[in-house]
Amino acid sequence: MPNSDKPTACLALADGTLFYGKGFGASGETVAELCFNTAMTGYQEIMTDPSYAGQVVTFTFPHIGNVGVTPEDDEAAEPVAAGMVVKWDPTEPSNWRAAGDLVHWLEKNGRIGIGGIDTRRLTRAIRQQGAPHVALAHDPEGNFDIAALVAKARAWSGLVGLDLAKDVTCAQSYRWDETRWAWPDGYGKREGDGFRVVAIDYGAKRNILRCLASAGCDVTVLPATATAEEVLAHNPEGVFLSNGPGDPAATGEYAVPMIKDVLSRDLPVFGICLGHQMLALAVGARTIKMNHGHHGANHPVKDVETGKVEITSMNHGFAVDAQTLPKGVKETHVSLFDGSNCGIRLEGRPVFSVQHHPEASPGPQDSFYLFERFAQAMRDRRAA
Ligand SMILES: NC(=O)CC[C@H](N)C(=O)O
Repeated sequence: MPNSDKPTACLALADGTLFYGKGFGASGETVAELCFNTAMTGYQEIMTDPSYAGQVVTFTFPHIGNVGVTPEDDEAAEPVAAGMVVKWDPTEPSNWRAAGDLVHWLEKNGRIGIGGIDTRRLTRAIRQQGAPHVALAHDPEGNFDIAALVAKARAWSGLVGLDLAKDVTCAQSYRWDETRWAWPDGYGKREGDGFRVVAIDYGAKRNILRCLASAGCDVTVLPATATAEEVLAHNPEGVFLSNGPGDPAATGEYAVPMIKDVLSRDLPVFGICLGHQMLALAVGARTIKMNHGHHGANHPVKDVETGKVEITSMNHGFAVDAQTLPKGVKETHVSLFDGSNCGIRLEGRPVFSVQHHPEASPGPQDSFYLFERFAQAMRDRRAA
C-alpha cells in the first residue's frame, strides 16, 4: 500500500474486528462503548449531548460536517461523546450559520474522528454484538499497536455500573433564563407564570433548559448531588430531573434518596431520559441495559392513554423494565420499535417522566407538549 493511502485511524472492537480509516480531529486514543445514531441532522448537538459520555457514536447518515459548527448548536460547553465514526471524510461546511468546521472543532476539543468506514457493516456488528466496547485510535503517522488496542477494548469495564452523571454535572448552581427562538402556537409563558423550578443537572442538554424557560419556568439548576434539603431550600413549585450519561442504577446513592424525599412533598416532578430512569428507580422499579439502545431522531412512541403516536428523538442505552413498575405507577408511553417503556406517571399526582427527548435537538418537536404539561401542573397547583 503506498504511504499516502496508509490508514491514519483504527477502530478496534473487543472481539478483535478492526476497521481502518482516515483519522480527523484530535490524535490519540479513547476506549468507550460503541453506538450508532440514525439522525439525519444534528451531529453537533449529538456530539455535545452530555448523555453520550463514555460512548463513540457511529453516524449512519453519510453527510457529516456539511453545515459546520456554531456555538448556538452546542448542548454543552464542549463535545462530550468520546469520538465519532463516519462513512466519508467530513464535508467542507457550506451554511450561513457555520462559525467553524467540524474537523478543527473536534481537534480543539480533544475528540477523535474516523472516516471512510463502512458504517452499514459496522452498524450490523453493533446490532449483532450489542453495543461493543471499542478502542479508537488516530495517529497521523499511521502507527498502531493493534494487539494493545484490542486488549484495551476488552479490558474496559463498560457502562454498566458506571456513574458518569457526577462527572458531567455543573460545579455550582446557576439560573437559566434563555428561551427557545421558536415555540409552537398555544404553548408558552403566560401572564403571571414564572414558576420556580429546580432542575437537577445530571448532564442536562441546554435545549431542555430553554424549553422549560419557554414554558414559563424560572429555572435554577443544581448539581447532580444536590440533597432534598438543598432542592427544597429554593422553595420550588416543580422539580425537573435531567437527562445524563451512564447507568441510572449507579446513581442510586445520591439521586434516588433525593427523589424519594421530593416525592413525599407533593410537588410536580418531570423527568427526561436518565431523569425518567431515576424516577422509576425511586418508585421501586428496575432499569436494564438494552442490547444496542435507541439513538436517532425518528423513533415512534405511542402515548398509550391517548393512542397518539409521536415521532421522537432518542438517546438511551438503558431502559425502565415496565414489568417492575409498582402499583400506582402507570406506563404512559411505549416504543413502537420494540415495545420498551418510554414513559410513566404516578396515578393521581403531577409526577411524570419520559424516556425520549421532547426537547429534540436534533429531532422532531412532537413531544413539546410535555413541557406545557409540566407548566400546567404548576399552574393547577397555584390555583388549588
Ligand atoms: N439521554 C439520557 O439521558 C441517557 C440515559 C442513560 N444514560 C442511558 O443511556 O439510557
